Amino acid sequence: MTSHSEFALSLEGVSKTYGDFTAVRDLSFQVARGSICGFLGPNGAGKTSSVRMMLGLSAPSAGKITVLGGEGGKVLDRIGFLPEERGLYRKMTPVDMIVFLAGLKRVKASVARKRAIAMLEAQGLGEFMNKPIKSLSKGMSQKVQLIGCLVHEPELVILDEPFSGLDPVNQQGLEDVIRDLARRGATVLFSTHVMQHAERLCENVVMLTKGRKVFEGTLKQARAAAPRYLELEGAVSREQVAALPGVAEVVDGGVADEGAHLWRLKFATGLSPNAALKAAFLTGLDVRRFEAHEPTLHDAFIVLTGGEAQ
Ligand SMILES: Nc1ncnc2c1ncn2[C@@H]1O[C@H](COP(=O)(O)OP(=O)(O)OP(=O)(O)O)[C@@H](O)[C@H]1O
Repeated sequence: MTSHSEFALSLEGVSKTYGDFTAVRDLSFQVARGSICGFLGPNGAGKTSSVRMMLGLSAPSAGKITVLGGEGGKVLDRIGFLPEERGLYRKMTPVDMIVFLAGLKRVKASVARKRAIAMLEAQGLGEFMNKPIKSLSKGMSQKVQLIGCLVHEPELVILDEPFSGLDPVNQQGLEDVIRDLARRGATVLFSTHVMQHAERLCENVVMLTKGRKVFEGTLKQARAAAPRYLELEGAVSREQVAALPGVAEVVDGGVADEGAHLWRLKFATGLSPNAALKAAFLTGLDVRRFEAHEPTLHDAFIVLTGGEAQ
């Protein structure tokens, strides 16, 4: 049996209703300490509502949430939170802003200032640290806000759509920051509807759609929910490829060169194309080229959330 304390975050049967509307329904999952968890779902899935409950900013209508062994509201000093709605005092400088945010988490100003300067420099914002935030680009001020959420060295970091609004270079930089946090023992939960970030960062993901959990597990388990595809080119007929083991659907890819035809074969969920390829060669089919496509997390997301990917 795993003890409760191995989890930085635990939700048990959590629901949230707004009037007649249920935004989160009977949600249960756990996040292991020191891990990176992707909290995935299309727009309106209930991610922000769940995050607000984790932080103790709104009370669950039902169920129980345990954060770092306590309740979200009581352990706020040990949590770092980046809200979906970004905003900083535009007239303040990045250093003063970060020192102010650290003060809310009871970090001494002298300590916070040192950390702020080091973190701003590490993020390439050294020359902007004493300029007003309004003179920074959107990506730069997002970095300042991220530093403000990390300056008190939180054990649990919750980031709501942290990648939105960042260019590819800054997205990459944020991925590095998240990896580094986990390496140093912090637990990170981030919400997103862009699967590539989760695919690169997470051991485990939780998928939500219309307020319900549709998946919780490893990336490998998630990908197994999506069918695999095989492109096969050769002088073979539809009947011949359809008869190969595991083929659930055959899509005509048109005439390829020199009498060959391209077929796209979709396999039943959980089956690999290996048996079909083996059978094709053993029966002497004239296969000239083949390419197997491994499902991505994006493919799994579409299957698991019923096609609501962005
Ligand atoms: N205070 C509220 N009152 C009424 N309905 C709300 C409230 N907050 C959220 N909702 C509804 O609950 C549902 C879930 O919203 P939530 O913001 O939690 O989703 P989300 O997964 O974070 O979506 P997004 O990716 O678009 O931010 C939505 O249909 C939303 O309209």
